[in-house]
Amino acid sequence: MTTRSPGALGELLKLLKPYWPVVLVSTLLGMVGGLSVTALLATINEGLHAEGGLSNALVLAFAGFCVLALASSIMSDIGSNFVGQHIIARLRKELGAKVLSAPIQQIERYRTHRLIPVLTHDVDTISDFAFSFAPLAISLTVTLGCLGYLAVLSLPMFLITLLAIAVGSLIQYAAQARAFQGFNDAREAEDLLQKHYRGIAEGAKELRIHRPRRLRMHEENIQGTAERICNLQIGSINTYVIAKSLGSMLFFVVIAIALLVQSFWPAADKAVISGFVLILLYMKGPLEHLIGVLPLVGRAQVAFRRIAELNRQFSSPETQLLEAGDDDQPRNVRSLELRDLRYAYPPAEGAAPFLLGPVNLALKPGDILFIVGENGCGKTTLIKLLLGLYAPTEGEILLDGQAVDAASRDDYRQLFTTVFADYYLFDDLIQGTGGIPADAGRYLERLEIAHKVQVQDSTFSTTDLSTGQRKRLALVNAWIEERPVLVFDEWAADQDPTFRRIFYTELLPELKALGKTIIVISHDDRYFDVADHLLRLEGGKVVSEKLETEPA
Ligand SMILES: Nc1ncnc2c1ncn2[C@@H]1O[C@H](COP(=O)(O)OP(=O)(O)OP(=O)(O)O)[C@@H](O)[C@H]1O
Repeated sequence: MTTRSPGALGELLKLLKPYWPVVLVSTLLGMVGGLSVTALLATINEGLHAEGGLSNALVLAFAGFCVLALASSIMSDIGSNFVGQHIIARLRKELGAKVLSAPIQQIERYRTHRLIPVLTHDVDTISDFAFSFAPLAISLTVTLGCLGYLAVLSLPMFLITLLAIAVGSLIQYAAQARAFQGFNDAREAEDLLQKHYRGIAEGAKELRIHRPRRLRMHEENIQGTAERICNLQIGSINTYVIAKSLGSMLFFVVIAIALLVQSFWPAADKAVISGFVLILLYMKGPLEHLIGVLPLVGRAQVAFRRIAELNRQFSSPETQLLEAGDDDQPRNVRSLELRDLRYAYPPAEGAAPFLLGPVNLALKPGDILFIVGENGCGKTTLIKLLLGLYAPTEGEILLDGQAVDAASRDDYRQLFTTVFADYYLFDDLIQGTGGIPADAGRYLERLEIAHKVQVQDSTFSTTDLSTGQRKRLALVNAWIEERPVLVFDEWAADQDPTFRRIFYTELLPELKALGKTIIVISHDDRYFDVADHLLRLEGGKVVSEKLETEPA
């Protein structure tokens, strides 16, 4: 997707808007600091050529400008640090909120390896850019102040300097355009590198036992991508370096012109020529600082573009997700009904989109529903719909006879406890209210992990467990949450045969007896008879739906 690249400065100004009083004061102070330094130089030049040595007034002016330059630049730096830190915090909070409230489909489409660099790398780049704002203002003011003083000293020489600056700016502009593409390509390669980093962290075991893949990962993926980023960055930065050196040379050309003027027209005022050279040499620093920031502007532009793209991709947040509700109060479900429910994934290139449905189903408390079928038939998609993670393309879900809509969807989700096949076990298993109840120990006993995990100070003593044990702990958590509907996506797949039997023939009936509605994705056809409803999917279509099933 090609989009207009947002201007880094425009985007930064948008970020700076809420802090404009501080920005204004620190920029003004920075300018005062810059002008004081220029005035200081003028005073020095005057002192150098003053007849009869330094006057008291000159010494006082010198001291005054020193104090003013020092105080105003300290205050300006403090202000810009305050603003810079707040901008970064705000950016982090906003991006975090964006991801937290983005619809699941959008998160799934964006992919983690692209998300993390935006949240870390791009925010850091903008942070660097934000911190350079006040120093930029100072350099700009010093440069402008120096130019003003040059104009006062000698108009023709000022015009020659201006011409040199114009030529230098043109060179910089051309460099900026050329380097931007390099920064952009390097940033794309950063995403790829992030993907490979995830591969070496999460696939460490697989890589250990597969030499060709490991070597390919090492040589092509990690080294190759790191090398590519390195070359792209070097290419881009070199463009700036060459442009900057050419710009520096222009200064000396102008100084040479000034000296030539001095030698061809010796009558020229010495104070003018020395002041001119002094100012020009001093101005070189701030002007080069301005030019030196250009690569950062280029990188910030790329970072702003990435953040803008993330904002565009996550453009329809479920805003109510970050609002506190009166939840955590387990409520009862009298009926849960799926009516002509359909879902279509967005079409992918070269493949027909997967279509699920229509699905019709009615559940009541104490019902056990098994969703079964071959791999890829749509079981997980169906539970994502049932859990309110996806909004149906057609049809509706009725809770106690009321249709679940966008406004009520998040409240609806709070009725469920889920253990997904690819579940994420948070360290703080119980969120918010009151920690783990004291009687959780009996669930740990029941799930035969009490010898490994205890409840200490309302938390579990450890989550360093085997895969099957971690799933049992997730089940304890689900039990404790006391929500009315439990969803297990192939929960028993990692359990040993004995415990698998216990899960189907003892735990599920116990939960059922407590009035829980239980939805289980399962391939364990030996235990299908436990289900009250058995819904079989084939290629997204319901091919059989049995009530009070007989053993398969
Ligand atoms: N994010 C997605 N975007 C597009 N298509 C998807 C996405 N996720 C799944 N699909 C498609 O939807 C179909 C059903 O996937 P789903 O995960 O629901 O199957 P499943 O029955 O749970 O499979 P398994 O038993 O292997 O877990 C798959 O064929 C897959 O191609």
